[in-house]
Amino acid sequence: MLRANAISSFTAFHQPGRDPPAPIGWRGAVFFVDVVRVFHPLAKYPGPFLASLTDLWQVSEFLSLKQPYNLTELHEKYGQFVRYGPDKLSTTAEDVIPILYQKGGRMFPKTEFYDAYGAAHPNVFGMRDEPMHSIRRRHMSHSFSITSVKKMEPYLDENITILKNRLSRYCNTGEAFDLKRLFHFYVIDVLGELAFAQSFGVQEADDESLVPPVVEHSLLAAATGAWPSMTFKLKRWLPKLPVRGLRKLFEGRAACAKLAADCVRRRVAALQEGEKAGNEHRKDILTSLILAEHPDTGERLTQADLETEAFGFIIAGTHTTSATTSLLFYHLLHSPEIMAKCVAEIDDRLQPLLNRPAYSVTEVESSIPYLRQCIKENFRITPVFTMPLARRVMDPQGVVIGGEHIPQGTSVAVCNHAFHHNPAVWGDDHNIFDPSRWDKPETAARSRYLMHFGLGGRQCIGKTVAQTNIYKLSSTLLREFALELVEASEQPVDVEKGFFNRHHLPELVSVGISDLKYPLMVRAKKRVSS
Ligand code: HEM
Repeated sequence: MLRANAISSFTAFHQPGRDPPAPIGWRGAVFFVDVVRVFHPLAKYPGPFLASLTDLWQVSEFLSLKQPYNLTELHEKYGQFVRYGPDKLSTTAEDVIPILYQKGGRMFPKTEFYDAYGAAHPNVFGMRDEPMHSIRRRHMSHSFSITSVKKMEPYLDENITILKNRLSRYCNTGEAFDLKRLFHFYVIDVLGELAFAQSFGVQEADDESLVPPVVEHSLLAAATGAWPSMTFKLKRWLPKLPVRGLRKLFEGRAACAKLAADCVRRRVAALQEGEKAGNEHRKDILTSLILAEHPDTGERLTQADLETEAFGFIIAGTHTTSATTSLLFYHLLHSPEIMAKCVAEIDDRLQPLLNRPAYSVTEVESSIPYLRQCIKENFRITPVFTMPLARRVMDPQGVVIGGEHIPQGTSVAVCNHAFHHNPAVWGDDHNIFDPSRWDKPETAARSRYLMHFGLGGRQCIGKTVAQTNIYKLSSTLLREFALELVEASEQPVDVEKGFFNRHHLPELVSVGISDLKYPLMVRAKKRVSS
């Protein structure tokens, strides 16, 4: 009887993505805890006690900047399912990938978590309406294709030249410098070139204040999205609170939105002027979007659509790529024998650059498999897109994943960091940066389950842009410069644990996107050209 009452009360208040209403009085509180802990359809799944009661647990996890790493530890403790919110399950079961992501679609749409990511209204990243999403995605896909990216390579090369000049100056002075900062500046300028036909000029100015405050927006979005029933209220009310930290996050978001709006205005005006003058326009990603037409109606995107997509490019395309590149170099610098093998491969298989600014993506793709394997291993061991990629189970029958029946309405997610560190999938040496693991046929076969760019219809549209950047940058820099870590004593932090030891993961922080916690201090020498 008690159980029947409890279940009917549960179903009355439980709606996907909503926190239950506050119970009244201690009896109500005890009853509520009983319902959630014992009779809830997800009651059998282990996880932190507070997480089973409220989404606030997940909010605090994001604010700790350790969400993906803590979740990975919870999976180590509890196994392949962890209940991380009242209606939220995280899983590291291998068969979740084809079911939820590769086939996914309407039966497993994105959850309300993503509502927090758009500016004024959803962009392609945050859209939960699958038919709308697929139209928007078709609008965009050509400008992100390898053909388009290859046409834009000269703009990447210009920016690689600026980076190389900077490195050459450090070679001459022997000064130590933060490689992570240089990569960050480079990636921002390149995104400006590719997406908006104009560099943001951060490298030349060497000015941190020109960096779009993407991290602030990402943290705000992750923390407010984690509490879906409150996301819109929080968006409205939090900016009014006189809390400095909060203000900074909202100001960061506003600055990114303003930057996106300015880019759109400037590009639309340039196109109109160009049309009047009969000039050819430069084919950047935003321009393709401005000119794209709805496949059925022929309509073009509105100013607001363009601004929200431009905002998405700045958010999704900068921190992700620069953090990935820094992590790649972190691993290579901490594994000198692997770095040496990459350099030998480049020297052996690629022509000297002579006066060319950088290798082309075609050369890197076809000629240097070992470096590509290192890049893949970096994506596995330290994927940067680490927020839970949450999908709602829509089928009234529920779904079976990892041998467990998961009921309709549940939010199921893979957190890339946790999934890429599941020993059952990747072996007990999952914490070791070992590119040679991809030589083993059974590991190579698992490539298709690597989640660093997501998979299926919602996978990263900027994947080719990001990879092109990473391929060109790593091959060119390793050809021309010998990089080494500065002595531990010169590092800005106490690095006694594992700094020079590849058996430990680096210290990471996450705002939904992971990054090295500390600067990557190195010295560079010019390599004698061969
Ligand atoms: C190393 C760099 C990058 C990584 C690791 C990365 C990772 C990801 C991941 C995992 C997703 C799927 C998210 C989900 O399922 O919820 C995604 C989606 C997306 N990414 Fe990236 N990304 C990177 C670079 C870029 C770049 C350079 C751009 C654009 C300039 C970009 C734009 C997008 C967009 C628009 C989506 C949403 C796609 C959709 O839902 O259709 N990303 N990215």
